[in-house]
Amino acid sequence: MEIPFTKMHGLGNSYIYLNLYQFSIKEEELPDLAKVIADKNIGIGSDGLILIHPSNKADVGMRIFNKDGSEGKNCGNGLRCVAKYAYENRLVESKNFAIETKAGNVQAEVHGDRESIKEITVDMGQPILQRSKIPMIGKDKEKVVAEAFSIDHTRLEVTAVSMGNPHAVFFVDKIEEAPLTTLGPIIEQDQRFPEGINVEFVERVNEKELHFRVWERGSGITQACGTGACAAVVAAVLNNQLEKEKEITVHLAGGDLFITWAMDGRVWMRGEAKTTVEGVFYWERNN
Ligand SMILES: N[C@@H](CCC[C@H](N)C(=O)O)C(=O)O
Repeated sequence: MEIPFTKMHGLGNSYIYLNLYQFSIKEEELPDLAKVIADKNIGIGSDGLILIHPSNKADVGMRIFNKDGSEGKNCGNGLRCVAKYAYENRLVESKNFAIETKAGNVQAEVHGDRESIKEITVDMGQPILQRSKIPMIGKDKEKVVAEAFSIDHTRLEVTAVSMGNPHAVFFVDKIEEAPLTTLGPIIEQDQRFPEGINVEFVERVNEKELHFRVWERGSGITQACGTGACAAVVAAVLNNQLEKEKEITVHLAGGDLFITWAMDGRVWMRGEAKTTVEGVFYWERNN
């Protein structure tokens, strides 16, 4: 099967984007396709697969599959790329439009001309903080903030935030010493998180900046995670390290994102999206 694709990234968090306005793929084939397409040896190479599809709930729809074929409910970097693609390719006419995700609808705004979109702002909605809704096992109290968390003989403190997808945020003194490769995969699969978890290590630089590194559920280390950067800012406010309503620069491995947790409870994300490759993927199914 010949599958036309566009490869895009937000700060190095790259996905293969399929325009399902033009063709369709069978539902049961999607996890396998995501795994193959994301593999740099037998596919194209990316952090996963994103479908851009018609929606009857919003102006355009998005679904995201991680590198291991699992489906996520939300993707911040993906949302900015979908917004850029949808406006550039005239799937939408207005610069301000709604995108459907498995976690609900979000509102996106593209900045710049159709031919040269500079940045995209997304209203990421309100974070979910209740333990059972992260979900995280344990006695359900209102929030999981700086809760003692021992793992692999290491004592940490976790703050858990859902941005439609689950995040465990750990503050560290020096980002370069964060145990990303050692503890990231263990925490991702820890039984306290029944649906798995995206793992973020975060260093507060000052009242306006954070350093951030991520181990993503289903994809491992990536250069950036948009929902993770939002979760990091929310976690920092909950831990009295930052203030609401201030735009925070989050320094990720692949570049910067600008995040604000507004007084009304909504989280705003602003940042770039880039297109790098367009082509056709020749997919040989195994059956
Ligand atoms: N890279 C993303 C998040 C992708 C999904 C995540 N790995 C999950 O399974 O929840 C982002 O930019 O937010």
